[in-house]
Amino acid sequence: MAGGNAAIVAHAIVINPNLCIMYRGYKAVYIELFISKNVITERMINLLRGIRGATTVVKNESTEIIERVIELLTAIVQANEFEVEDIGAVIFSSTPDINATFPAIAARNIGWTEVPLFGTQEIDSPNGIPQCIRVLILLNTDLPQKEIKHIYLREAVVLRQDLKQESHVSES
Ligand SMILES: O=C(O)C(=O)C[C@]1(C(=O)O)C=C[C@@H](O)C=C1
Repeated sequence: MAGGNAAIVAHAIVINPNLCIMYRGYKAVYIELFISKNVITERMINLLRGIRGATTVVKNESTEIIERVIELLTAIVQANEFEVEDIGAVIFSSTPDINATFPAIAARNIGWTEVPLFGTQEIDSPNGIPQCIRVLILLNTDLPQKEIKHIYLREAVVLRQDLKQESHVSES
């Protein structure tokens, strides 16, 4: 390895003689070192973060579920300002009293067609709130964890009152 790269290596995890990952703050840089060909390439890799959100519906009806999920996803995107291309995957859960449709359909309706989507049923806890749809967006981002804005709308605002809320949509 050339002497000029000594400072880089000091902050790097060396995977093998031709590959290391360097951290600059929250950003990771994937570095390939093709020493024999005298080529060094860098490619930025962002860290994976999770963005949480939740909302509720009044009725177990497909139209309302889709509308509420679109409202939630739109609010999350606005608050966190990311591109669809940076989404790794999205996981939805619905409480057992909501089965009229799949929340994933709402994500596709707003153009998240290439994003891996998954839906599951939330634990039927006696302490939970009814008719609730939760989301976890796995996002490649250079934002530190504390700057991620989690969004809870409608009756779901009660779920994480310890978090700062960006917005509150009242039940209508
Ligand atoms: O954040 C929520 O949606 C919650 O209901 C809170 C909480 C938690 O205790 O962290 C509880 C249950 C859910 O599966 C996810 C998270």
